[in-house]
Amino acid sequence: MNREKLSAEAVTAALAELDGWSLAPDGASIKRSFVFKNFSEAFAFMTRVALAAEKMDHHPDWSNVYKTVDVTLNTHDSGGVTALDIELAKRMNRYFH
Ligand SMILES: C[C@H](O)[C@H](O)[C@H]1CNC2=NC(N)=NC(=O)C2=N1
Repeated sequence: MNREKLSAEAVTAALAELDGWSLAPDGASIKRSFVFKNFSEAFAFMTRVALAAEKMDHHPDWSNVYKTVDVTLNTHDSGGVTALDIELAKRMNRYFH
């Protein structure tokens, strides 16, 4: 998948289609908090995402406290948001219920 940095306009357009995601304060990543019923659900989500991320060779920056998973996505190599980040964000939204 294309690792070229998306324009600010392209990121804004993609975000409009991505429930819960917004531009991070650094302007070079997107972020979302996922809140689950309990730790077990949060960790199951992280496990699913981890397997998808390995397949994509694209990995989230994230943290987990109890039932909350905070995620920041960017493409380190490109110094910004790329199609890979948008794709991973879409998958995370699909796995979140
Ligand atoms: C060698 C390997 O393809 C790279 O290091 C990958 C791994 N996972 C990655 N994940 C993210 N989020 N950004 C990257 O630039 C990146 N690069």
